Order: sequence, then structure tokens, then C-alpha cells
Amino acid sequence: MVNHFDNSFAGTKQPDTKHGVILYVEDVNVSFDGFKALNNLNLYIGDGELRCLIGANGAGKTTLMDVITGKTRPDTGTVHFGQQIDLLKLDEAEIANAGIGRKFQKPTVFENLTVFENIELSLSGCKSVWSSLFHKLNGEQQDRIIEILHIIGLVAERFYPASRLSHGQKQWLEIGMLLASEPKLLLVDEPVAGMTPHETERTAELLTSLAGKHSVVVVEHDMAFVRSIAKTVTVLHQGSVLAEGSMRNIQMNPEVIRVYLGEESAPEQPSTKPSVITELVKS
Ligand SMILES: Nc1ncnc2c1ncn2[C@@H]1O[C@H](COP(=O)(O)OP(=O)(O)OP(=O)(O)O)[C@@H](O)[C@H]1O
Repeated sequence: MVNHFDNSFAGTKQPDTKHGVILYVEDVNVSFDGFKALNNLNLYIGDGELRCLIGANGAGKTTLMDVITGKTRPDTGTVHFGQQIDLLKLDEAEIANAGIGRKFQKPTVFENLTVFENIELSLSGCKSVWSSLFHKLNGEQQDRIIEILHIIGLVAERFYPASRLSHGQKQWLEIGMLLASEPKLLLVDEPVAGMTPHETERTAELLTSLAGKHSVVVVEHDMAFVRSIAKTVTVLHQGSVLAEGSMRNIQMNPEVIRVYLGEESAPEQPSTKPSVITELVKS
């Protein structure tokens, strides 16, 4: 394979996306005690793209996110952010500083701080709760917080303690906290789990609005939600990409139909045939 990644990571440079790709995951393998969680996985995320990643329980979605964010090191393969930043040479904090933000399923906001203060804490350069809250914000920082509050739809709630927010609002706040560090790539794990239909709809609008300026990868089991936001969907199965394309193409893909409705439904692991994906190909 031609090595088109000729420079190593150098400080805080922007990812080189001149070929329109922000994330290159190539031939990645991860094994846990001999079990292949990722199996020669290849994935490319376009600059500014909103991509949905779906797959049954155990398909490898979380492991893939862990590899991208430096939590898990692959046995073999390469992972680059833009053309030049080799993520396998960086630790988790350096990867976050390079511009990759991750939001886990469960919101982790500071319940006793206000919505505004939660975002303030996350602004680049603020190192600790103590120094952040006693650090006087300059006009630019205040404007940025207000801008984020508008993006996440929590302007009216900005002086509420986060504990007063609904589950959905906490998820948006956490997305706002991620935005404060100006990530180029956002990895979002099951954003609408536990949300009301109205919150789900607003989350779809929020994530869609972030694409363009940011690249967004959403892992989600809610197929109606995926259908509402995704232009391109990647289906993972047993640690590899099974299919990729529009939702319509995925639903009609013979491999997807065979795996999720057909003979290859792994009887020894019943959870690998989840109803959500089955719903997808049936609908
Ligand atoms: N630290 C670990 N040690 C051993 N096995 C692991 C470890 N992490 C993941 N696995 C296994 O690797 C496989 C892939 O797991 P992973 O969590 O990536 O799947 P997933 O697609 O995120 O599933 P889910 O939708 O349930 O979150 C599973 O069979 C899981 O049991």
C-alpha cells in the first residue's frame, strides 16, 4: 500500500483534509484474548460529513470509537486524522487536543454548576474547575459561550443549574461542552437513547446543523433516528464493514439482508440479531 501519510504529528496543527477526508482507518485489527473485535476494518470519514454507524450488539462500534480516541490500541492497522496526523502515536489527551471530541451515551455534566458555567469550564485553556470559574472571561469567550448556547438551544436555561435540565437537555449541554473545545471531528454514542420524541427530533436538527463545520460520527441503534439524519450509513458486522451507503441502499443490500434476516444470524450469540437492525431491513 502506498504510504500517503508522510509527516508525523506536530503539535496543534489542523488536520490536512485537502483530499476531503478527515479520518482514515485502514486495515485495523483488534483482538481481545483471541477474539477479533475489529477485523481488517477500513473506514473513511469525509470532512464535514455526518455519518451514522450501525450494527448489532458486539459488532465493534465501541471498539472502533476506542481506537480512534486512543483508548484501545489496535494490533495492526493505521489510523490518521487528516493526511498527516498519526493517531496511533498520540495518547488520549493529545487526540482530544488534536480536535477529536467524544460524547459517551450517559451525559456527564456538572450538576451543581449552571449551564453557562458548564460550557465555560470546557472552553479551551481553562484547566480546572477552580481556575476556570475564577478566571474572568474576555468578550470573545463570552460571545463564544452565547453562540454555543444558541446552537444547543439552551439560551433560556443558561443560569439554571444543570441538575434542573431534562435528560435531553443534558445531552445537548454535553454536546455544547464538546463544541467549546472546537473539535473538527465529533464522535457521538447513542445520543437519543432515553429521549422523548420531541427531544429526539431536536437532536436530529442539532447534529445535522453541526455537520459541515464539524465532521460527526453517530453510533445509534434507533433506526428511525438514523433514517432522519443520515446521508451515509456504515453497517458494522463482526468487526468489519458489511455495507455502506444511503439508508435505502443499506435496506436493500443483499449482504445486510442475509446477515440480519438470513442464515448467518449467529445462533450461539442471539444478541447479534437485534430487532432494531431486523426492523431496518424489514421496513
Ligand atoms: N475489553 C474487552 N475485553 C474483551 N472483550 C471485549 C472487550 N471490549 C469489547 N470486547 C468484545 O468485543 C466485541 C465488540 O464489542 P463492542 O463493544 O465494540 O461492540 P458494539 O458494537 O459497541 O456493541 P454494543 O452495541 O452492544 O455497544 C464484543 O464481542 C465484546 O464482548
